[in-house]
Amino acid sequence: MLAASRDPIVAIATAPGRGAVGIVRVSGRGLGAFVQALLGRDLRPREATYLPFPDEHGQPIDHGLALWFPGPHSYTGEDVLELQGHGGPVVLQLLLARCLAVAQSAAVEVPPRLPGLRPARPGEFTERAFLNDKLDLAQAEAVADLIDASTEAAARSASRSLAGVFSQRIHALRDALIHLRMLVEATLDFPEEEIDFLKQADAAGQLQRLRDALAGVQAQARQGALLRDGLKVVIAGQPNAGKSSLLNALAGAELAIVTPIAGTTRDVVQQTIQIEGVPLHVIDTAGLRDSPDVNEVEKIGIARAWGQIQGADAVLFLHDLTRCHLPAYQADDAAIAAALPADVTVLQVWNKVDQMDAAARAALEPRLLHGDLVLSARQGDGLEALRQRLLTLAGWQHAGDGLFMARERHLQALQRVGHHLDGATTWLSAQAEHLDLLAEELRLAQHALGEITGEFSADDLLGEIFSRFCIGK
Ligand SMILES: Nc1nc2c(c(=O)[nH]1)N(C=O)[C@@H](CNc1ccc(C(=O)N[C@@H](CCC(=O)O)C(=O)O)cc1)CN2
Ligand SMILES: Nc1nc2c(ncn2[C@@H]2O[C@H](COP(=O)(O)OP(=O)(O)OP(=O)(O)O)[C@@H](O)[C@H]2O)c(=O)[nH]1
Ligand SMILES: [K+]
Repeated sequence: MLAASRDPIVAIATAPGRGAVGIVRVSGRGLGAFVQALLGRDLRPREATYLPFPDEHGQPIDHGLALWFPGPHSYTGEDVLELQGHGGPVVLQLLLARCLAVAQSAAVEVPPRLPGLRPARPGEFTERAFLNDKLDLAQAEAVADLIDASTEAAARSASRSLAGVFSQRIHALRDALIHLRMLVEATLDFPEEEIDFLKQADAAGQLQRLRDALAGVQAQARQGALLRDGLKVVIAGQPNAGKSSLLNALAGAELAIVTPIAGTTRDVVQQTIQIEGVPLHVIDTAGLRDSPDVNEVEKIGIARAWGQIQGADAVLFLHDLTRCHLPAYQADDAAIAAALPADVTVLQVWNKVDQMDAAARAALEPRLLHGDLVLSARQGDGLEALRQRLLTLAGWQHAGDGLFMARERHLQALQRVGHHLDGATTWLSAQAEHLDLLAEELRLAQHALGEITGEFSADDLLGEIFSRFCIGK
Protein backbone atom coordinates (compact mmCIF):
# COMPACT_ATOMS: atom_id res chain seq x y z
CA MET A 1 0.00 0.00 0.00
CA LEU A 2 2.68 2.49 1.02
CA ALA A 3 5.12 1.88 -1.77
CA ALA A 4 2.34 1.59 -4.33
CA SER A 5 1.52 5.19 -4.88
CA ARG A 6 4.41 7.55 -5.41
CA ASP A 7 2.67 9.83 -7.86
CA PRO A 8 3.05 13.56 -7.35
CA ILE A 9 0.98 15.07 -4.56
CA VAL A 10 -0.18 18.57 -3.74
CA ALA A 11 -1.72 20.17 -0.65
CA ILE A 12 -2.12 23.43 1.17
CA ALA A 13 0.66 23.24 3.75
CA THR A 14 -0.48 26.03 6.02
CA ALA A 15 -3.29 25.95 8.59
CA PRO A 16 -6.83 26.43 7.25
CA GLY A 17 -8.27 29.89 7.56
CA ARG A 18 -6.77 33.29 6.96
CA GLY A 19 -3.09 33.96 7.56
CA ALA A 20 -0.42 36.39 6.50
CA VAL A 21 1.12 33.86 4.13
CA GLY A 22 -0.17 30.55 2.83
CA ILE A 23 1.77 27.77 1.15
CA VAL A 24 0.78 25.26 -1.50
CA ARG A 25 3.31 22.46 -1.68
CA VAL A 26 3.87 19.95 -4.48
CA SER A 27 6.09 16.88 -4.21
CA GLY A 28 6.96 14.29 -6.83
CA ARG A 29 9.65 12.95 -9.11
CA GLY A 30 10.50 14.84 -12.27
CA LEU A 31 8.49 17.98 -11.57
CA GLY A 32 10.64 20.21 -13.81
CA ALA A 33 8.17 20.17 -16.72
CA PHE A 34 5.31 20.86 -14.35
CA VAL A 35 7.05 23.97 -13.00
CA GLN A 36 7.54 25.18 -16.58
CA ALA A 37 3.88 24.59 -17.40
CA LEU A 38 2.60 26.19 -14.21
CA LEU A 39 4.83 29.25 -13.96
CA GLY A 40 6.06 29.61 -17.55
CA ARG A 41 9.69 29.61 -16.50
CA ASP A 42 12.38 27.62 -14.72
CA LEU A 43 13.35 28.35 -11.14
CA ARG A 44 16.77 28.44 -9.58
CA PRO A 45 17.15 25.77 -6.87
CA ARG A 46 16.49 26.75 -3.27
CA GLU A 47 16.09 30.43 -4.00
CA ALA A 48 12.97 32.51 -3.36
CA THR A 49 11.64 33.92 -6.63
CA TYR A 50 8.98 36.64 -6.60
CA LEU A 51 6.60 36.15 -9.51
CA PRO A 52 2.95 35.98 -10.56
CA PHE A 53 1.06 32.69 -10.19
CA PRO A 54 -0.97 32.74 -13.41
CA ASP A 55 -4.42 31.22 -13.97
CA GLU A 56 -5.42 29.41 -17.20
CA HIS A 57 -5.77 32.74 -19.04
CA GLY A 58 -2.40 33.99 -17.89
CA GLN A 59 -4.00 36.38 -15.38
CA PRO A 60 -2.33 36.35 -11.95
CA ILE A 61 -4.20 34.50 -9.19
CA ASP A 62 -1.68 36.02 -6.80
CA HIS A 63 1.87 37.35 -6.74
CA GLY A 64 4.06 35.40 -4.39
CA LEU A 65 7.28 33.53 -3.79
CA ALA A 66 8.10 30.25 -5.46
CA LEU A 67 10.66 27.90 -3.95
CA TRP A 68 12.09 25.02 -5.95
CA PHE A 69 13.86 22.13 -4.23
CA PRO A 70 15.15 19.65 -6.80
CA GLY A 71 15.20 16.14 -5.30
CA PRO A 72 16.78 14.58 -3.40
CA HIS A 73 17.62 17.78 -1.52
CA SER A 74 14.16 18.55 -0.16
CA TYR A 75 11.90 17.75 2.78
CA THR A 76 10.44 14.68 1.03
CA GLY A 77 13.55 13.69 -0.91
CA GLU A 78 11.59 14.23 -4.14
CA ASP A 79 11.33 17.40 -6.22
CA VAL A 80 9.36 19.91 -4.18
CA LEU A 81 7.76 23.13 -5.38
CA GLU A 82 6.34 25.63 -2.92
CA LEU A 83 4.04 28.46 -3.87
CA GLN A 84 4.05 30.94 -1.01
CA GLY A 85 1.12 33.25 -1.57
CA HIS A 86 -1.12 35.48 0.46
CA GLY A 87 -2.79 33.42 3.12
CA GLY A 88 -6.45 33.58 2.17
CA PRO A 89 -8.43 30.35 1.92
CA VAL A 90 -9.83 31.25 -1.52
CA VAL A 91 -6.44 32.22 -2.97
CA LEU A 92 -4.92 28.98 -1.72
CA GLN A 93 -7.80 26.87 -3.06
CA LEU A 94 -7.38 28.57 -6.46
CA LEU A 95 -3.64 27.86 -6.46
CA LEU A 96 -4.28 24.24 -5.46
CA ALA A 97 -6.89 23.84 -8.21
CA ARG A 98 -4.55 25.48 -10.72
CA CYS A 99 -1.77 22.99 -9.90
CA LEU A 100 -4.14 20.05 -10.39
CA ALA A 101 -5.46 21.46 -13.68
CA VAL A 102 -1.99 22.12 -15.13
CA ALA A 103 -0.85 18.62 -14.21
CA GLN A 104 -3.97 17.14 -15.75
CA SER A 105 -3.41 18.90 -19.06
CA ALA A 106 0.24 17.82 -19.01
CA ALA A 107 -0.85 14.26 -18.30
CA VAL A 108 -3.17 13.99 -21.33
CA GLU A 109 -0.41 14.98 -23.75
CA VAL A 110 1.40 12.25 -25.66
CA PRO A 111 3.84 11.44 -24.27
CA PRO A 112 2.51 12.69 -20.90
CA ARG A 113 4.73 15.34 -19.34
CA LEU A 114 3.63 14.50 -15.81
CA PRO A 115 2.01 11.50 -14.14
CA GLY A 116 -1.26 12.42 -12.45
CA LEU A 117 -0.92 14.92 -9.65
CA ARG A 118 -3.40 14.31 -6.82
CA PRO A 119 -4.28 15.85 -3.46
CA ALA A 120 -2.07 14.48 -0.69
CA ARG A 121 -3.42 12.28 2.07
CA PRO A 122 -2.78 13.38 5.67
CA GLY A 123 0.89 13.05 6.55
CA GLU A 124 1.87 12.00 3.06
CA PHE A 125 4.73 14.50 2.64
CA THR A 126 6.29 13.27 5.87
CA GLU A 127 5.57 9.68 4.88
CA ARG A 128 7.59 10.27 1.70
CA ALA A 129 10.39 11.80 3.78
CA PHE A 130 10.36 8.55 5.77
CA LEU A 131 10.21 6.30 2.70
CA ASN A 132 13.08 8.26 1.12
CA ASP A 133 15.21 7.96 4.28
CA LYS A 134 15.14 11.65 5.14
CA LEU A 135 13.64 10.82 8.52
CA ASP A 136 13.29 7.61 10.46
CA LEU A 137 9.93 6.68 11.98
CA ALA A 138 10.60 8.13 15.44
CA GLN A 139 11.60 11.42 13.78
CA ALA A 140 8.55 11.42 11.55
CA GLU A 141 6.34 10.90 14.60
CA ALA A 142 8.17 13.77 16.28
CA VAL A 143 7.07 16.05 13.43
CA ALA A 144 3.43 15.46 14.38
CA ASP A 145 4.24 15.69 18.08
CA LEU A 146 6.00 19.01 17.55
CA ILE A 147 2.96 20.41 15.77
CA ASP A 148 0.62 19.05 18.45
CA ALA A 149 2.79 20.01 21.43
CA SER A 150 0.72 21.73 24.11
CA THR A 151 3.55 23.06 26.25
CA GLU A 152 6.99 24.55 25.65
CA ALA A 153 8.69 21.57 27.28
CA ALA A 154 6.74 19.22 25.00
CA ALA A 155 7.69 21.25 21.93
CA ARG A 156 11.36 21.33 22.87
CA SER A 157 11.55 17.60 23.47
CA ALA A 158 9.67 16.89 20.22
CA SER A 159 12.18 19.09 18.47
CA ARG A 160 15.03 17.06 19.97
CA SER A 161 13.39 13.83 18.80
CA LEU A 162 12.98 15.32 15.34
CA ALA A 163 16.66 16.23 15.37
CA GLY A 164 17.40 12.55 16.04
CA VAL A 165 18.24 12.50 19.76
CA PHE A 166 15.86 9.62 20.53
CA SER A 167 16.90 7.71 17.41
CA GLN A 168 20.58 8.03 18.37
CA ARG A 169 19.83 6.48 21.75
CA ILE A 170 18.07 3.61 19.96
CA HIS A 171 21.00 3.22 17.56
CA ALA A 172 23.45 3.03 20.44
CA LEU A 173 21.41 0.21 22.00
CA ARG A 174 21.17 -1.51 18.64
CA ASP A 175 24.93 -1.34 18.07
CA ALA A 176 25.65 -2.86 21.46
CA LEU A 177 23.08 -5.54 20.75
CA ILE A 178 24.59 -6.35 17.36
CA HIS A 179 28.01 -6.66 18.96
CA LEU A 180 26.67 -9.16 21.44
CA ARG A 181 24.76 -11.05 18.77
CA MET A 182 27.89 -11.43 16.66
CA LEU A 183 29.68 -12.88 19.63
CA VAL A 184 26.92 -15.37 20.37
CA GLU A 185 26.46 -16.36 16.72
CA ALA A 186 30.19 -16.90 16.38
CA THR A 187 30.13 -19.09 19.46
CA LEU A 188 27.30 -21.16 18.00
CA ASP A 189 29.65 -22.11 15.18
CA PHE A 190 32.25 -23.51 17.61
CA PRO A 191 30.17 -25.46 20.12
CA GLU A 192 33.16 -27.15 21.81
CA GLU A 193 34.62 -23.97 23.23
CA GLU A 194 31.45 -21.99 23.57
CA ILE A 195 31.27 -21.34 27.27
CA ASP A 196 34.88 -20.31 27.69
CA PHE A 197 34.57 -18.11 24.69
CA LEU A 198 31.54 -16.23 26.03
CA LYS A 199 33.14 -15.93 29.45
CA GLN A 200 36.31 -14.49 28.02
CA ALA A 201 34.38 -11.92 26.05
CA ASP A 202 32.36 -11.09 29.17
CA ALA A 203 29.05 -11.70 27.41
CA ALA A 204 27.23 -11.53 30.74
CA GLY A 205 28.77 -8.14 31.48
CA GLN A 206 27.88 -6.87 28.03
CA LEU A 207 24.30 -8.03 28.44
CA GLN A 208 24.02 -6.40 31.85
CA ARG A 209 25.35 -3.08 30.53
CA LEU A 210 22.86 -3.29 27.71
CA ARG A 211 20.00 -3.79 30.18
CA ASP A 212 21.19 -0.82 32.24
CA ALA A 213 21.38 1.37 29.15
CA LEU A 214 17.90 0.24 28.14
CA ALA A 215 16.55 1.13 31.57
CA GLY A 216 17.99 4.64 31.15
CA VAL A 217 16.36 5.10 27.76
CA GLN A 218 13.09 3.74 29.11
CA ALA A 219 13.07 6.20 32.00
CA GLN A 220 13.67 9.13 29.67
CA ALA A 221 11.15 7.91 27.13
CA ARG A 222 8.54 7.69 29.89
CA GLN A 223 9.16 11.34 30.71
CA GLY A 224 8.88 12.21 27.04
CA ALA A 225 5.61 10.35 26.68
CA LEU A 226 4.30 12.17 29.74
CA LEU A 227 5.10 15.50 28.08
CA ARG A 228 3.24 14.34 25.01
CA ASP A 229 0.15 12.75 26.52
CA GLY A 230 -0.11 14.47 29.87
CA LEU A 231 -2.35 13.28 32.64
CA LYS A 232 -6.14 13.20 32.78
CA VAL A 233 -7.26 14.61 36.11
CA VAL A 234 -10.96 14.54 36.98
CA ILE A 235 -12.37 16.71 39.74
CA ALA A 236 -15.31 14.93 41.33
CA GLY A 237 -17.42 15.29 44.44
CA GLN A 238 -20.74 16.48 45.74
CA PRO A 239 -22.48 19.56 44.43
CA ASN A 240 -21.06 22.77 45.85
CA ALA A 241 -17.81 21.16 47.03
CA GLY A 242 -15.99 23.75 44.91
CA LYS A 243 -15.06 21.69 41.87
CA SER A 244 -15.55 24.46 39.36
CA SER A 245 -13.71 26.86 41.66
CA LEU A 246 -10.77 24.43 41.78
CA LEU A 247 -10.65 24.07 37.98
CA ASN A 248 -10.70 27.85 37.65
CA ALA A 249 -8.00 28.24 40.28
CA LEU A 250 -5.73 25.69 38.58
CA ALA A 251 -6.35 27.22 35.17
CA GLY A 252 -6.05 30.78 36.42
CA ALA A 253 -9.18 31.70 34.48
CA GLU A 254 -12.94 31.75 34.97
CA LEU A 255 -13.77 28.77 32.77
CA ALA A 256 -16.53 27.00 34.65
CA ILE A 257 -19.52 28.68 36.22
CA VAL A 258 -19.26 29.07 39.99
CA THR A 259 -22.43 29.70 42.03
CA PRO A 260 -23.67 28.78 45.50
CA ILE A 261 -26.46 26.83 43.80
CA ALA A 262 -25.88 23.08 44.11
CA GLY A 263 -25.94 21.42 40.72
CA THR A 264 -24.58 24.35 38.69
CA THR A 265 -22.23 22.33 36.50
CA ARG A 266 -24.05 19.92 34.21
CA ASP A 267 -21.69 19.30 31.39
CA VAL A 268 -18.07 18.27 31.47
CA VAL A 269 -15.71 21.27 31.36
CA GLN A 270 -12.17 20.45 30.28
CA GLN A 271 -9.06 22.58 30.29
CA THR A 272 -5.45 21.66 29.64
CA ILE A 273 -3.13 23.38 32.05
CA GLN A 274 0.58 22.84 32.45
CA ILE A 275 2.69 22.29 35.50
CA GLU A 276 6.42 22.52 34.81
CA GLY A 277 5.66 21.79 31.19
CA VAL A 278 3.64 18.65 31.89
CA PRO A 279 0.19 19.00 30.34
CA LEU A 280 -2.65 18.16 32.70
CA HIS A 281 -6.08 17.72 31.21
CA VAL A 282 -8.24 18.88 34.09
CA ILE A 283 -11.92 18.03 33.94
CA ASP A 284 -14.68 19.59 36.02
CA THR A 285 -17.76 17.42 36.35
CA ALA A 286 -21.32 17.69 37.60
CA GLY A 287 -21.69 17.26 41.34
CA LEU A 288 -22.48 13.66 42.28
CA ARG A 289 -25.71 13.28 44.17
CA ASP A 290 -28.63 10.96 44.34
CA SER A 291 -31.63 13.02 45.30
CA PRO A 292 -35.24 13.39 44.17
CA ASP A 293 -34.43 17.01 43.15
CA VAL A 294 -32.12 15.83 40.39
CA ASN A 295 -33.72 16.61 37.03
CA GLU A 296 -33.11 15.00 33.65
CA VAL A 297 -30.30 17.40 32.66
CA GLU A 298 -28.41 16.99 35.89
CA LYS A 299 -28.83 13.19 35.68
CA ILE A 300 -27.10 13.17 32.32
CA GLY A 301 -24.36 15.37 33.76
CA ILE A 302 -23.86 12.95 36.62
CA ALA A 303 -23.69 9.99 34.23
CA ARG A 304 -21.04 11.88 32.22
CA ALA A 305 -19.10 12.58 35.40
CA TRP A 306 -18.92 8.85 36.14
CA GLY A 307 -17.85 8.24 32.57
CA GLN A 308 -14.96 10.69 32.98
CA ILE A 309 -13.96 9.11 36.28
CA GLN A 310 -13.61 5.69 34.58
CA GLY A 311 -10.95 6.96 32.19
CA ALA A 312 -9.07 9.20 34.63
CA ASP A 313 -5.40 8.90 35.55
CA ALA A 314 -6.28 10.60 38.81
CA VAL A 315 -9.47 11.71 40.54
CA LEU A 316 -9.46 14.69 42.86
CA PHE A 317 -12.25 13.75 45.24
CA LEU A 318 -13.27 17.12 46.59
CA HIS A 319 -14.96 17.56 49.97
CA ASP A 320 -16.42 20.66 51.56
CA LEU A 321 -14.70 21.10 54.95
CA THR A 322 -17.53 23.27 56.21
CA ARG A 323 -19.91 20.37 55.85
CA CYS A 324 -18.03 17.38 57.15
CA HIS A 325 -16.14 16.11 60.15
CA LEU A 326 -12.79 14.70 59.30
CA PRO A 327 -11.76 11.99 58.84
CA ALA A 328 -15.27 10.58 58.72
CA TYR A 329 -17.02 10.95 55.43
CA GLN A 330 -20.47 12.34 55.28
CA ALA A 331 -22.94 9.67 54.23
CA ASP A 332 -23.08 11.09 50.69
CA ASP A 333 -19.29 11.16 50.36
CA ALA A 334 -19.15 7.59 51.66
CA ALA A 335 -21.56 6.53 48.94
CA ILE A 336 -19.39 8.21 46.28
CA ALA A 337 -16.22 6.71 47.72
CA ALA A 338 -17.76 3.25 47.57
CA ALA A 339 -18.66 3.71 43.91
CA LEU A 340 -15.24 4.98 42.76
CA PRO A 341 -13.48 2.37 40.61
CA ALA A 342 -10.73 0.54 42.47
CA ASP A 343 -8.17 0.93 39.67
CA VAL A 344 -8.27 4.73 39.54
CA THR A 345 -5.95 6.78 41.74
CA VAL A 346 -8.02 8.96 44.07
CA LEU A 347 -6.69 11.94 46.01
CA GLN A 348 -8.76 13.14 48.95
CA VAL A 349 -8.97 16.91 48.75
CA TRP A 350 -10.56 18.95 51.54
CA ASN A 351 -11.69 22.34 50.29
CA LYS A 352 -12.73 25.69 51.81
CA VAL A 353 -10.09 25.67 54.54
CA ASP A 354 -10.33 29.48 54.47
CA GLN A 355 -13.58 29.07 56.40
CA MET A 356 -11.73 27.59 59.37
CA ASP A 357 -10.09 29.69 62.06
CA ALA A 358 -6.61 28.94 63.38
CA ALA A 359 -7.90 26.71 66.15
CA ALA A 360 -10.05 24.66 63.80
CA ARG A 361 -7.11 24.30 61.39
CA ALA A 362 -4.86 23.08 64.18
CA ALA A 363 -7.47 20.59 65.23
CA LEU A 364 -7.77 19.39 61.65
CA GLU A 365 -4.08 18.44 61.22
CA PRO A 366 -3.98 15.25 63.32
CA ARG A 367 -7.21 13.99 61.79
CA LEU A 368 -5.92 14.02 58.24
CA LEU A 369 -4.95 10.75 56.64
CA HIS A 370 -1.62 10.34 54.91
CA GLY A 371 -1.79 11.91 51.48
CA ASP A 372 -4.86 14.06 52.14
CA LEU A 373 -4.70 17.57 50.72
CA VAL A 374 -6.26 20.62 52.32
CA LEU A 375 -6.84 23.72 50.26
CA SER A 376 -8.89 26.74 49.46
CA ALA A 377 -9.90 26.90 45.84
CA ARG A 378 -11.15 30.40 46.50
CA GLN A 379 -8.00 31.82 48.12
CA GLY A 380 -5.35 29.56 46.67
CA ASP A 381 -3.91 27.99 49.85
CA GLY A 382 -2.66 24.47 49.21
CA LEU A 383 -2.79 24.75 45.41
CA GLU A 384 0.98 24.54 45.00
CA ALA A 385 1.09 21.38 47.12
CA LEU A 386 -1.65 19.93 44.92
CA ARG A 387 0.32 20.76 41.76
CA GLN A 388 3.44 19.10 43.15
CA ARG A 389 1.43 16.06 44.17
CA LEU A 390 0.01 15.72 40.67
CA LEU A 391 3.52 15.86 39.20
CA THR A 392 4.73 13.18 41.60
CA LEU A 393 1.74 11.06 40.75
CA ALA A 394 2.47 11.43 37.07
CA GLY A 395 6.01 10.21 37.70
CA TRP A 396 7.57 13.50 36.58
CA GLN A 397 11.27 13.62 37.45
CA HIS A 398 12.07 17.26 36.76
CA ALA A 399 14.25 15.83 34.04
CA GLY A 400 15.59 19.13 32.77
CA ASP A 401 17.30 19.42 29.40
CA GLY A 402 18.16 16.57 27.09
CA LEU A 403 14.68 15.08 27.16
CA PHE A 404 13.22 13.68 23.99
CA MET A 405 9.65 13.07 22.99
CA ALA A 406 8.31 9.54 22.93
CA ARG A 407 4.99 7.81 22.47
CA GLU A 408 3.16 4.94 24.10
CA ARG A 409 4.08 2.85 21.03
CA HIS A 410 7.77 3.41 21.78
CA LEU A 411 7.35 2.55 25.46
CA GLN A 412 5.73 -0.73 24.50
CA ALA A 413 8.51 -1.57 22.07
CA LEU A 414 11.14 -0.77 24.72
CA GLN A 415 9.29 -3.00 27.13
CA ARG A 416 9.44 -5.85 24.63
CA VAL A 417 13.17 -5.25 24.23
CA GLY A 418 13.52 -5.53 28.01
CA HIS A 419 11.49 -8.71 28.04
CA HIS A 420 13.76 -10.31 25.44
CA LEU A 421 16.91 -9.17 27.26
CA ASP A 422 15.51 -10.77 30.43
CA GLY A 423 15.02 -13.95 28.43
CA ALA A 424 18.54 -13.68 27.05
CA THR A 425 19.91 -13.32 30.58
CA THR A 426 18.14 -16.49 31.64
CA TRP A 427 19.48 -18.52 28.72
CA LEU A 428 22.99 -17.15 29.14
CA SER A 429 23.15 -18.22 32.76
CA ALA A 430 21.60 -21.60 31.85
CA GLN A 431 24.65 -21.95 29.59
CA ALA A 432 25.70 -24.47 27.03
CA GLU A 433 22.62 -26.24 25.76
CA HIS A 434 20.58 -23.04 25.30
CA LEU A 435 22.82 -20.83 23.21
CA ASP A 436 20.42 -21.01 20.26
CA LEU A 437 17.64 -19.68 22.48
CA LEU A 438 19.92 -16.91 23.71
CA ALA A 439 20.67 -15.96 20.11
CA GLU A 440 16.96 -15.92 19.31
CA GLU A 441 16.09 -13.61 22.24
CA LEU A 442 18.79 -11.18 21.14
CA ARG A 443 17.45 -11.22 17.60
CA LEU A 444 13.94 -10.47 18.86
CA ALA A 445 15.25 -7.66 21.05
CA GLN A 446 16.91 -6.07 18.04
CA HIS A 447 13.72 -6.45 16.06
CA ALA A 448 11.69 -4.64 18.75
CA LEU A 449 14.24 -1.80 18.74
CA GLY A 450 13.94 -1.56 14.98
CA GLU A 451 10.19 -1.07 15.25
CA ILE A 452 10.81 2.25 16.97
CA THR A 453 12.89 3.72 14.18
CA GLY A 454 10.82 1.97 11.51
CA GLU A 455 13.61 -0.34 10.35
CA PHE A 456 11.09 -3.14 10.78
CA SER A 457 7.52 -1.92 10.59
CA ALA A 458 4.38 -3.32 9.11
CA ASP A 459 2.62 -1.27 6.46
CA ASP A 460 -0.57 -1.05 8.49
CA LEU A 461 1.34 0.48 11.41
CA LEU A 462 2.86 3.08 9.09
CA GLY A 463 -0.55 3.80 7.58
CA GLU A 464 -1.99 4.27 11.06
CA ILE A 465 0.81 6.59 12.17
CA PHE A 466 0.72 8.88 9.13
CA SER A 467 -3.05 9.02 8.86
CA ARG A 468 -3.10 10.90 12.17
CA PHE A 469 -1.12 13.80 10.73
CA CYS A 470 -2.82 16.87 9.38
CA ILE A 471 -3.27 17.30 5.62
CA GLY A 472 -0.34 19.00 3.94
CA LYS A 473 2.22 17.76 6.51
N1 LIG B 1 8.64 26.74 3.70
C1 LIG B 1 8.81 25.65 4.41
N2 LIG B 1 9.14 25.75 5.70
C2 LIG B 1 9.32 24.61 6.44
C3 LIG B 1 9.16 23.34 5.88
C4 LIG B 1 8.80 23.27 4.50
O1 LIG B 1 8.61 22.18 3.93
N3 LIG B 1 8.66 24.44 3.82
N4 LIG B 1 9.34 22.20 6.67
C5 LIG B 1 8.72 20.99 6.45
O2 LIG B 1 8.41 20.25 7.36
C6 LIG B 1 10.13 22.32 7.88
C7 LIG B 1 11.58 22.33 7.53
N5 LIG B 1 12.00 21.04 7.06
C8 LIG B 1 12.82 20.84 5.99
C9 LIG B 1 13.68 19.76 6.05
C10 LIG B 1 14.58 19.56 5.03
C11 LIG B 1 14.62 20.42 3.95
C12 LIG B 1 15.64 20.25 2.88
O3 LIG B 1 15.68 20.99 1.92
N6 LIG B 1 16.55 19.27 3.01
C13 LIG B 1 17.59 19.02 2.07
C14 LIG B 1 18.75 19.99 2.27
C15 LIG B 1 19.32 19.95 3.63
C16 LIG B 1 20.42 20.96 3.86
O4 LIG B 1 20.69 21.82 3.02
O5 LIG B 1 21.04 20.85 4.95
C17 LIG B 1 18.07 17.59 2.20
O6 LIG B 1 17.66 16.91 3.15
O7 LIG B 1 18.81 17.15 1.34
C18 LIG B 1 13.72 21.47 3.88
C19 LIG B 1 12.83 21.68 4.91
C20 LIG B 1 9.71 23.56 8.59
N7 LIG B 1 9.68 24.71 7.74
N1 LIG C 1 -15.17 29.83 51.24
C1 LIG C 1 -14.95 29.12 50.16
N2 LIG C 1 -15.94 28.94 49.28
C2 LIG C 1 -15.68 28.21 48.17
C3 LIG C 1 -14.41 27.63 47.93
N3 LIG C 1 -14.48 26.97 46.78
C4 LIG C 1 -15.73 27.13 46.30
N4 LIG C 1 -16.46 27.89 47.15
C5 LIG C 1 -17.86 28.31 46.99
O1 LIG C 1 -18.70 27.17 46.98
C6 LIG C 1 -19.78 27.38 46.09
C7 LIG C 1 -19.82 26.28 45.06
O2 LIG C 1 -18.66 26.38 44.27
P1 LIG C 1 -18.52 25.65 42.86
O3 LIG C 1 -17.10 25.79 42.45
O4 LIG C 1 -19.57 26.12 41.94
O5 LIG C 1 -18.84 24.17 43.32
P2 LIG C 1 -19.08 22.87 42.42
O6 LIG C 1 -18.55 21.74 43.20
O7 LIG C 1 -18.53 23.07 41.07
O8 LIG C 1 -20.65 22.83 42.38
P3 LIG C 1 -21.66 22.06 41.38
O9 LIG C 1 -21.56 22.73 40.06
O10 LIG C 1 -22.95 22.26 42.03
O11 LIG C 1 -21.25 20.64 41.33
C8 LIG C 1 -19.57 28.75 45.46
O12 LIG C 1 -20.33 29.69 46.18
C9 LIG C 1 -18.10 29.00 45.67
O13 LIG C 1 -17.76 30.34 45.72
C10 LIG C 1 -13.38 27.85 48.90
O14 LIG C 1 -12.25 27.41 48.79
N5 LIG C 1 -13.71 28.59 49.98
K1 LIG D 1 -20.13 24.73 39.45
